[in-house]
Formats: sequence, C-alpha cells, structure tokens
Amino acid sequence: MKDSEFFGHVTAVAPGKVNMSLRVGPLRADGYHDVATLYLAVSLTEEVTAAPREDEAITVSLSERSAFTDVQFQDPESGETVTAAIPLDESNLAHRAATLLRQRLGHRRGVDLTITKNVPVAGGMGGGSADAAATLVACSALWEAGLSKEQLAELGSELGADVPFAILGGAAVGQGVGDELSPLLTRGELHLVIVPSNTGLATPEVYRRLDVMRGDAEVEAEEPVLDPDLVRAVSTADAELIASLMSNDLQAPAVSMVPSLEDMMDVGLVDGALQGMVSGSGPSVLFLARDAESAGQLATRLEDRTSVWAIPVSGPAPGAHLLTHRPGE
Ligand SMILES: C[C@@](CO)(OP(=O)(O)O)[C@H](O)COP(=O)(O)OP(=O)(O)OC[C@H]1O[C@@H](n2ccc(N)nc2=O)[C@H](O)[C@@H]1O
Ligand SMILES: Nc1ncnc2c1ncn2[C@@H]1O[C@H](COP(=O)(O)OP(=O)(O)O)[C@@H](O)[C@H]1O
Repeated sequence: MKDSEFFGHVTAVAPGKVNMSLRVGPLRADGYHDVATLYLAVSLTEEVTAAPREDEAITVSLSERSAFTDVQFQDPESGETVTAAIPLDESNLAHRAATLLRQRLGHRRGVDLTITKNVPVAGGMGGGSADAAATLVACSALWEAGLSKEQLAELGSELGADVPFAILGGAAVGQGVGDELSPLLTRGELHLVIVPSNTGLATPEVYRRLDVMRGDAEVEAEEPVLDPDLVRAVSTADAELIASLMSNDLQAPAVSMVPSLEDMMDVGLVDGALQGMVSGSGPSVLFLARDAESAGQLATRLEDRTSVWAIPVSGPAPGAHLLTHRPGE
C-alpha cells in the first residue's frame, strides 16, 4: 500500500531563499530582466499538505501554525498602509501549481492544499515560490506522477522565475530570468539573521523602480555577471570574504521605496553583523554572521534594541522534499 492511500494526504516542505548576489541586466521586451544571481536556500521553510478530494475542486487554506497570514502594502498614491490577505483563490501560487501539474498529467482530480507560512510574505525571500515548489512535490507524490526533480523544476519555471530554485535548494547560480540553474557544490554552513519588514514590496514595482533610477541617472544597464570570487567564497562558506563581496542591484530601489531599511542595516552592523543587505526585491533584510553563535547573539541584540523580529537561519538548506508521515500522525 502506498503512503498516499494509507494516510490520505501528503506533506512537502520547500525553503525560502536569499540572494547573496543579485545582478540585474537591462529590461527585456517581455517585461523581464536577465539576471545573474547567487541563490542560497535557508532554513526557513514553507509546508504544504495535499489531501485528495472526491470532486474536481482545488482549495487553498492557511494552517493555524502559519507565522504570516497577511501583508501590508503602502499605497503609492495616498501613502496609506493597506493590509492585504494572502489570496486563497486561483491566483495563489500553490493553486496555480496544482492546476498546472494536473493539466500536465491529463486529469482533473481535486485537492485540498493547506499551507503553513514561515517565510515573510512579499519579503524578497521567495515564499510564494516555495509554496508552488512544495505543492508540485506533494501533488506529484499524491497523484503518483513519476516526475523527476528536473521535470518539476521545468514545470515550476512556468509559475515564476524563483520556483525552480525552491525545488532544487542548496546554493546555485541563477541566470536567464533566474530559472537557469547551475548548482554549486558547497562545504560548510552560512549563518544569517533575517529581519522581516512590517510592509511588503511588490517585486515588479522594485524592478520598475530600478529601471527608472537607471534612466534618471543615465546609467546604461550592463549584461549581468557574478564575481567569481564571491561564488568561490559561498562554496567554501567563507563568511568574511562573502561580506566584502555581496551585493544586490535591487537594494537601491527597495531602499528608495522603504527608506527605513537603511537604518535597519546600520543597526545590524553596529550590533556585530559582518554585513547587511536587502534580500532579493526586499524589504526583508539579511545580516551575515560569523557563525551560529554570533547569529543567535545578533538576533537577540536586534530584538532587544529595536521592536523588530529577528530570525536566525542557516544555509544551504535542502530543496523541496516530502515529509515522511509517521503512523498515528
Ligand atoms: C527578485 C527575485 C530575486 O530572486 O525574487 P524576490 O525577491 O521577488 O523573491 C526574482 O527575480 C523574482 O522572482 P519571482 O518573484 O519568481 O518573479 P516572477 O513571479 O517570475 O515575476 C514577477 C515580475 O517580476 C519582474 N521580474 C522578475 C524576474 C526577473 N528576472 N526580471 C523581472 O523583471 C517582472 O516584472 C515579472 O513580471
Ligand atoms: N502562496 C502564496 N504565498 C504568498 N503570496 C502569494 C502566494 N500566492 C500568490 N501570492 C501573491 O504574491 C505576492 C508576493 O509573494 P511572495 O512570494 O511572498 O513574495 P516575494 O516575491 O517578495 O518573495 C503576495 O503579495 C501575494 O499577493
């Protein structure tokens, strides 16, 4: 008897990510940008449980264990803060992932998807992409699809540029729009502290702001390339060297949209971080620490001195995978 028949449901987890380097090229005709990025999967994970239904419906709900259930955005016109719930309809990335997979498999079986969100929403850490990745892995097992990780990653690239990396995990160089991955062999662990923001940033708006800033400064965007020394430093987990080389082209636009990020990064440096940087399109901030102990101390100091939530994490973390059910669960 197979797991899915016996327990009736399948659970998968997938990691959030940070970009230890994010280089952005010129705007393309399709609205995307070519990037060269160094992804690092971190130990902050999303969990998706897929339970079969008798009918054809696909439903999405959030588990009560979720650390995040909504997100606040600043209205660009009025400046007012608006709270937006995570969409649970067909626009949810988990819903889209299940729909895409069953189309590919040629059936219309229904599924109830329950997401436990631990990755900040609209925070530049690929939380929605991790939900899509975990859903592909969970539903693929539930429906006995027999697809490889590579095949799931290819499907995932239709859902978002970051989805293939959430399936692969570890550390990888991303090119193209971020979906062409070259896995990086690594030894050693990196220790970081993540500071989520109260407000979210919409990824397309941050890319757009970068284009505007470049246009205003009459800066010609170059083809994106990564510093090979940084790639080597990540593969050997050389935190001090990484600290001197890490960079993010989306940091300036993200800071121009949320100026308080600058102060947050300064506070972290004073409190002992080796380096601070905006994660992806922001506004989560990542701090690099020397080791696990320093990361723990930094998180405590940040929480004591400011009213922020500071989460120690490590990486590289594994990509999307099934959780084994234990009898009685
Ligand atoms: C910035 C990054 C860095 O890893 O991640 P986040 O910080 O958002 O998590 C990624 O490039 C985001 O990836 P993801 O969030 O999957 O993007 P998608 O859903 O595919 O695209 C959303 C929108 O972002 C812009 N976009 C995305 C990727 C890219 N290489 N160029 C772009 O210009 C486009 O406007 C696109 O319509
Ligand atoms: N499963 C999901 N989890 C979170 N957000 C989702 C999901 N599906 C769709 N979204 C939409 O995508 C937006 C950004 O999602 P998220 O992946 O958390 O951010 P980021 O792209 O910054 O990593 C959210 O504001 C929400 O409207």
